[in-house]
Amino acid sequence: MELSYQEKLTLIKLNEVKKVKFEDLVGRTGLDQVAVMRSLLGLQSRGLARLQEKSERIAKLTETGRKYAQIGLPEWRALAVLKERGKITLDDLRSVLSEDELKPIVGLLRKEGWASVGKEDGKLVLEITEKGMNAKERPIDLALKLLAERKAVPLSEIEKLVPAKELKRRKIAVEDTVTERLVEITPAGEELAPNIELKEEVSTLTPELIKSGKWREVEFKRFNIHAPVRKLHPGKKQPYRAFLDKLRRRLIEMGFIEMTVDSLIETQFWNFDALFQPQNHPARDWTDTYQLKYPKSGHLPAEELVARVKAAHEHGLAGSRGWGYVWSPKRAMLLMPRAHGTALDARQLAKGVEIPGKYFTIQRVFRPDVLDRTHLIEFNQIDGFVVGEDLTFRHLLGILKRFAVEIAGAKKVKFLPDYYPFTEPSVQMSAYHPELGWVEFGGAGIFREEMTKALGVDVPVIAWGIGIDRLAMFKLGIDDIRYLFSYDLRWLREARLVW
Ligand SMILES: N[C@@H](Cc1ccccc1)C(=O)O
Repeated sequence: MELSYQEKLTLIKLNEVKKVKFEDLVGRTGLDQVAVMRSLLGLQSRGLARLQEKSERIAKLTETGRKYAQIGLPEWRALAVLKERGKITLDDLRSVLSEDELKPIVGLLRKEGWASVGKEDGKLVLEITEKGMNAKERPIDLALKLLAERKAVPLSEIEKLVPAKELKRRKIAVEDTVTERLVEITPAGEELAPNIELKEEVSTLTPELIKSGKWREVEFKRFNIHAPVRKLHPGKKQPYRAFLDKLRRRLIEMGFIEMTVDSLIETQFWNFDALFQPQNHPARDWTDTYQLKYPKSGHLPAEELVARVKAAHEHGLAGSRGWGYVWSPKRAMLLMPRAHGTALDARQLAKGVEIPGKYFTIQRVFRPDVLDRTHLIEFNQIDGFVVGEDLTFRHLLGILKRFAVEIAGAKKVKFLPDYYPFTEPSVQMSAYHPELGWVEFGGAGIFREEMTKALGVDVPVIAWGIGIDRLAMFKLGIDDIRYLFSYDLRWLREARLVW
């Protein structure tokens, strides 16, 4: 039978006295009340001790009663004056009695037979009697003493002296109920107690304990990790922020290089043109975008690069015939809030990449849309690409599946053929959300050679763009995308930390 240190101690102390008041047992163990009570309940459930509660009616002194215990009952104080002077008027008692005590005093003295009452010159006169001269301690005096000595006296004991009603009437004492807890050892407890070995209990394993070998002798305090504790709300990262940070770390651990940029504003050149997306072409409508009102235009990159992109658009590259129109540098210079993270892929490819290499970026992007539980006009994308000699579409699908399953925790994923001006083939990805059904979370494909060659890269580049907010919904277990940016304190405090 596994007993805790406190239970053992309680049982040993109880065995010394067999039957004891709870409070006394607490004193004997030197533990606190709560610990002893917990131990007793434990011992009781194992049949080693019994805890009984007994309610009892008691009498206890009132404030007035306590005063009487100190300075004497009014009748005794009056008698003292009478004894001194033999004959007095009520006025003579004012020095020893309060106004309240004065009123009933004549009746009291007469009832005891300590004084006779008469009238002289129309005034009430009290004269001490024989009985008054030899006044002795009465039951009520004994009761008062008893009550003063002990805080609470069982009613049954007090009533042997004076009816409780009488004490109440004289405002000396009141009745109350107290619960007494009695503890008793059982025969099983008595049998076990002498065999208990009480080892010193420690809660911290120190270097000293290890070095001295004393750890062998001590008992380690056991902790109840299921015990309820107070809720704490320490400062912590906003749940979505925490999710993004962890995602970033994961990708870096996987060997991806992070692409960063300072501004949220992009030229159309990097958002569209560098991605071989034709100007003034229906294909540009694959997504709606915002435009910057002021300033309207930015700068184009190095002339040579612009010339290659222009050539790819106008008459093609790498065996392609291009889009066959006159490419406008003015249009390419227009500024816009970045509409997709893929713009950073283009920037990186133009800057130069390691081959083989893996790159990613987490970007805030902007697109006009109708807000609802799966759409925001301002959202986050995680874009990435892998560049290498022998990469194929299969590699791409493998990577994407890993993203959806490992990072988002989606159980079911599906790929559908799609169209993007900058990839061929292109694919769209959806994951199954228990409440929302199939949720599209991104696009991917192999960058077209018209794009990569113009930017100076000659090997295959597989790329993807994922609406990370939507994946976060899966991971954080929410069914409304707007909740990611909610101020709801309860959610902020209690949202599960992921990974
Ligand atoms: N940029 C595309 C996704 C994408 C990225 C890379 C390749 C193909 C598609 C989007 O925002 O929807």
